[in-house]
Amino acid sequence: MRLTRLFLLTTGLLLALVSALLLRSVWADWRQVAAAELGLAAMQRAYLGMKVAEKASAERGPAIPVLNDTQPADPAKRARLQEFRRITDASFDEALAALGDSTDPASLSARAQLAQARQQLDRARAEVDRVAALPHAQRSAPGQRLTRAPIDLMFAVIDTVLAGVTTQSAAAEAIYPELAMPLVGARYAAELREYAGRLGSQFTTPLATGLALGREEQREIPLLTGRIEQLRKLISLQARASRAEAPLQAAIAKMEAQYFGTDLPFIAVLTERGLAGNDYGVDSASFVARYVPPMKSIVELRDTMFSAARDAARQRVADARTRMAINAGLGLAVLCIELAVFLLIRRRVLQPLLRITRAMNAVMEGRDLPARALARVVRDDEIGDMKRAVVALQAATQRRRELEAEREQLIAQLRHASDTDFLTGLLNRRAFTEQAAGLLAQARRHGWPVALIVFDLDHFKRINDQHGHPAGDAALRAVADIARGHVRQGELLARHGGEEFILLAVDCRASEARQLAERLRQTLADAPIPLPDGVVLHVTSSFGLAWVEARRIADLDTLYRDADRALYRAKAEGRNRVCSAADPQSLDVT
Ligand SMILES: Nc1nc2c(ncn2[C@@H]2O[C@H](COP(=O)(O)OP(=O)(O)OP(=O)(O)O)[C@@H](O)[C@H]2O)c(=O)[nH]1
Repeated sequence: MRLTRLFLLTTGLLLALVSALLLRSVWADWRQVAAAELGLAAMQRAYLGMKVAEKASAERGPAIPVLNDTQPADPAKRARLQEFRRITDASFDEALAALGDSTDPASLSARAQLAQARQQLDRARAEVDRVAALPHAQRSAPGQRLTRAPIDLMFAVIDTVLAGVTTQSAAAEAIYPELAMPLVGARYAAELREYAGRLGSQFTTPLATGLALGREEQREIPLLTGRIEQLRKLISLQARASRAEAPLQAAIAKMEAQYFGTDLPFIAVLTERGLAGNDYGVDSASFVARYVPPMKSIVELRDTMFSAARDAARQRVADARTRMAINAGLGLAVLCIELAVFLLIRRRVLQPLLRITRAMNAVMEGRDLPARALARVVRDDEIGDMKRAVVALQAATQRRRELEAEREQLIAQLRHASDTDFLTGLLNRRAFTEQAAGLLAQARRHGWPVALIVFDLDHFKRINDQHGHPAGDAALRAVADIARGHVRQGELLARHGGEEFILLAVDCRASEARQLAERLRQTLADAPIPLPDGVVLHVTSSFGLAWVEARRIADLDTLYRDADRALYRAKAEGRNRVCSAADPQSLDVT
C-alpha cells in the first residue's frame, strides 16, 4: 500500500475513533444533564402540587364561615371566600402550566390527578354554594350537619392533589435517591399541614354554631391527632437519619415549638371542653386567629426541606453541565490536536518525502528537477538532509552528464579528425577504406552496380615548383571543394593521397559513372583556381574509372587496381581525360 494511502487511512480511522469516543462521552454526559433536569423539573412540579394542596386547604377556612353564616348573608365573608378561591385557581393553573406538554409517565399521571382534583374542587365549591344558599335554620338544625358534607368534599380534593405530589416526588426521588429525605420530608410536612388544617376544621363549625362536638368530630379528632403525631415522628426520623443540617433542624425545632408546643395543647383543651359541653371559651374567629399562625411553621419546614432538595438538585444539574462542557472541551481539544499533528506530519514529513521521491525519480531518469526541489533547503532535520542529498545527487548527475557529453563530443571530434584529411576536409584514405567496405557490402545486398573513380591532378609538381607548396595546398583545397559539389548522397569522396582523389558511387549505371567522371573532369579543367599570390591557375586532371555489376563486386582493392590502371592509361594517353577499366559491356558510354 502506498504510504500516502496508508497515512490517510490511519488518519481517518483515528479521527473516526476519537470522534466516536467524544460523541459517546458527550452523549452520556448529555443524558445525565437531561436526567438531572428532568428530576429537578419533577421536584418543582411536586412543590407546585404542595402549594396547590396548601391553597386548596386554606380555602376551607373562609368556606366554613360562609356555610355557617346567618341571614342576611355577610357579603364580606363571601368576598373573602372568592378571594381564596381565586388564589387556589391560580395555584392550580400554575401547577398545570408547569406540567406543560410533558409526556413522561409521571407528568401524565400528575396531570390526570390535578385535573381530577380540580373537578372535585368544582363539585365541593358547588356544594358549598348550594348549602350556603339554604335557609340558616335548615343548615343549623341539630342533627342535620349539612355544613360538614361540603368540607368533607374539600378534604377529598387535597387527598387527590397530594397523590399527584407523591407521583412527582417519586419521579424526582428515582433520579435523586440521595435527596429522598428532604423530598419525602417535604411531602410529609405538606400532609401534616393538611391534617393540621383538618383538625382545626373540626372545631370551626362547633365554635361557629355554639354546639358541642358531634359524633363525626369525636371520631375524626383522635384519628387526625394520631395521624399528625405519626407524621411528626416520620419527619423527625427522616431528619435524624439524614443528619439534617442546621436550617432544617431550626425549622423542625420551630414547628415543635409553635405547632406542637402551642396548637396541639390548645386543641386538647378545646376537645376536652367540646366533649364536656359547648363552652369552648373562644369564638370561631379567635380560634382561627390563634390556631392558624403557628401552622405556618409546618409550611416553613416544608419549604426548608424542599429548598434543600431543590438546591442540591440544581447543583447536580450544574455539575452535570460543567462535566459535559469539560469533557466536550477536552474531547474537542484532543480532536484538534490530533488533526493538527496529522496535518503537521503530512506537511512536514509526507509531502516533502513525496517531493523528494519524485525528485529522485527525476534524477534517476535524467529529467530536470522541479523548481521546488532545487529551492534553497532551510530545514535542519532529516528531511532537510534528504533534500540536500537529492540536490547534491542531482548536481553530481548533472556534472556526470556534462562530462559524458564532453567526452562524446571529444570522441566525435577525434573520430572526425582521424577520418578527415586535414588539408581538404575530405575523408582520408583510412576512413574511405573503412566506409567503402560497408558501402560495397550494401551494394552487394541490394544488387547495385558500383563505380570507382580515381583522379589525379596533372603536372602538379610544377605548381609546387613554380608557385610554392602553399599554392599547391590551395590548389588541392580548390579541387576538393569542386569535387565535393559533384558528390551525391550515399557517395564517398576522399583524398587518396598526395594529389590523388577517389570517388565511390553505388547504384550507378556505367554510363552515369562515365558521365560523372567526365563532368567532374570538365568542371575541374574549366575552373579558375586563384592562388594566394594572386595568380589564377587552370589545372587539369586525369581520371581512371572502374565499374562493376553487383554480382561481380569483389573487394575495394581489386576495384582500385582497375581504376588505377585506367588512370595510368589516361596519363599515358595525354592526361586531362577519363579512361575506363577494360569492361566493354558495362562501360559502353553513349
Ligand atoms: N603542395 C603539395 N604538394 C604535394 C602534396 N602531396 C604531394 N605533393 C606533390 O605532388 C607532386 C606529385 O608529383 P608527381 O608524382 O611527379 O606527379 P605530377 O607532377 O602531378 O605529374 P603527373 O602525375 O604525371 O601528371 C610531388 O611534387 C609532391 O611533392 C601536398 O600535400 N601538397
